Formats: sequence, structure tokens, C-alpha cells
Amino acid sequence: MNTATLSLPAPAKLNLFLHVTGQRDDGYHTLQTLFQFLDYGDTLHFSSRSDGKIALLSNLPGVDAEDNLIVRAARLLKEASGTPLGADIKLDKVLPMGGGIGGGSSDAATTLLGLNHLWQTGLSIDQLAELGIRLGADVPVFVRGHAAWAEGVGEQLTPVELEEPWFLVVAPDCPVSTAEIFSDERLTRNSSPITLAAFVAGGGRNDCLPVVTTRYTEIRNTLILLNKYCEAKMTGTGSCLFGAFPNEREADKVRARLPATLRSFVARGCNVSPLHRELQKQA
Ligand SMILES: C[C@](O)(CO)[C@H](O)COP(=O)(O)OP(=O)(O)OC[C@H]1O[C@@H](n2ccc(N)nc2=O)[C@H](O)[C@@H]1O
Ligand SMILES: Nc1ncnc2c1ncn2[C@@H]1O[C@H](COP(=O)(O)OP(=O)(O)OP(=O)(O)O)[C@@H](O)[C@H]1O
Repeated sequence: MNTATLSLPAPAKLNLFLHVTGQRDDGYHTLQTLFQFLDYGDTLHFSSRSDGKIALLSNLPGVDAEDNLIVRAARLLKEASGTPLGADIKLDKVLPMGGGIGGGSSDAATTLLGLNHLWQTGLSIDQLAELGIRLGADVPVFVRGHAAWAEGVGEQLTPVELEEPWFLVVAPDCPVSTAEIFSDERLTRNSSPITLAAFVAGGGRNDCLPVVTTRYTEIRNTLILLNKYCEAKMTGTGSCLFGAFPNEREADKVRARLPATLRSFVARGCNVSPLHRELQKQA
């Protein structure tokens, strides 16, 4: 039944800053943010099926298969392309969930690009990004695969070239629901827009941070701890915190000083997504 297989990365992202600039009539918030990828993430394995079934062979605790963004992405692509093919999909989950590093969105984007390749459905990146936005605000940047300045709800993307430092990412054992933070009445929703130059000169903050640290003591305490060693920032709506370092050794040194009970990893910032680098090799 299997006709072809493909294994691809689903990397994490960081929001290097995040300003909430307004709220649309549909409730979604308009943002300004800067996305960069990490060379660290989940891995997905795809096998084509001739009987048209979409089967996720790995269980993600707390998420029904039908709600999994991988299955939703596969169904969306199958419907949009009209392919008679299906797929068996396995997920090696590495990224903390509810961490603000975009694990679910990245899994969805890898599924869209992976199956588009495997099924030879021939959709363009623009078409895949349009499908992606239906699954989540963060999916298009993973589909396009380049570090980007983002506006709108995160879908108006301008590719940028940034420095590629090493990051120490710390994941408090404390998943945060994005919807919960965006619905908190204390959230700042009227930040003034800034420019990329202003960010590079040291501007920009994460508007969600005050709400998150008020709601989660564990994240507040982890932020205080990480700030002893570097300028600690939060990605997305949390819970992950990060600091930038000029090389891997410096990042590892700080990591070694953190409590062993605190989940953390060191990864390189990437302007080109590891997914796209891998797909280029397959082309
Ligand atoms: C915070 C970021 O991670 C920054 O990159 C993203 O904007 C969130 O993207 P995401 O996780 O893909 O979020 P979605 O799954 O689209 O949205 C989850 C929920 O968060 C709220 N939400 C999300 C994004 C946004 N710009 N405004 C919102 O108000 C909405 O209530 C939505 O129902
Ligand atoms: N493949 C998937 N991987 C992770 N979460 C998934 C997946 N499919 C569905 N979900 C659901 O999405 C929720 C958010 O997961 P995710 O790990 O993407 O959060 P996040 O990193 O905070 O995302 P973002 O930064 O995009 O807000 C999970 O709690 C889970 O219920």
C-alpha cells in the first residue's frame, strides 16, 4: 500500500519581540513581531497511501487525532488539491506544547509542504500559506520558511536577514493557552508600531509578558532566574523564555548553571527554516 516515504523537520520559532497594536472586529489581535527559526524541533515521517486514508500513527497526550494540527493540515491539503492519495504520518514530538515556540503550527506547515511534495499536488507556497492561515496565525511563516517581520495577525510577512545567534531556551513546566492571554483584559492592545531599525537598535518588548507573569508565578520566577545570566525575553504568549549568545559555548555555560529540573535547550537561530533546507535537498 505504501508508495513513498519522507522525513522532515518541524522547527521551533522565536518571537524576538511582540507588540499588540490593536484588535480587529473578529476579536483577533493585530501584532508586530519578528520571527526567527531554531535548528531544533519535531520530526515528521510521511508515507503515501493509495487508499486515501489519513492516519496519524503517534499519540499526542491530551490532543485527539482529529484535532491534531497535522491531521487537520493533511485533510485541508487533500480537499484543496483533490488528490485520491492518503498518508500514514508519524510524529517525533520534541517541542514543549503551549510554549510559544510554535510546535503545533510548525507541525502543520511541515505536513502541508511534506504532503504537497509526496503527493505531487503542485500547490504554490502562496496557496499553501493561504491554507495555513486557516489552521493558525503562526502557520504561514513556517510555510514560507524565512525569518520575517510580521504584521496583521502574523500573516503579512516581510523576509528579513538577521544575525543568527545561539539561543538558550528555557521551558517552564507550565503550558500557556494563547487564547487565554489574548482574552485577558489587562493585555496592552495599543502599542505604537516600531520599525525594524528601532528593534535592532534595542527597541521592542513582548506585550504579553506582564499578563503572563501575573498569571503564572513559575514563569515569573524563571524569568528572574534567567535574567541573572542574560537579557531574558519571552516568545509568543509564553511559556518559553530565551536569551541570545554569540556562540554555543556561552549558551551552554549558562544552561549548565540552571537547575537540572528546568527543561532547556540550546539551538542556533536560522533565517532559513531547516524544513526548507531539507526540502531543497529532496528536490
Ligand atoms: C502569539 C503568536 O504565537 C505570535 O507569533 C501568534 O500570534 C499565535 O498564533 P497561533 O498559536 O497560531 O494562534 P491561533 O491558533 O491562530 O489563535 C489562538 C487564539 O488566540 C487568539 N489570537 C491569536 C492570534 C492573534 N493575532 N490574535 C488573537 O487574538 C484568538 O483568540 C485565537 O482563537
Ligand atoms: N501537532 C501538535 N503539536 C502541538 N500541539 C498541538 C498539535 N496539534 C494540536 N495542538 C494543540 O495546540 C495547542 C498549542 O500547541 P503549541 O505547542 O503549538 O503551542 P504554542 O507553541 O504556544 O503555539 P504558538 O506559539 O503558535 O501560540 C496544544 O495545547 C494542543 O492542544
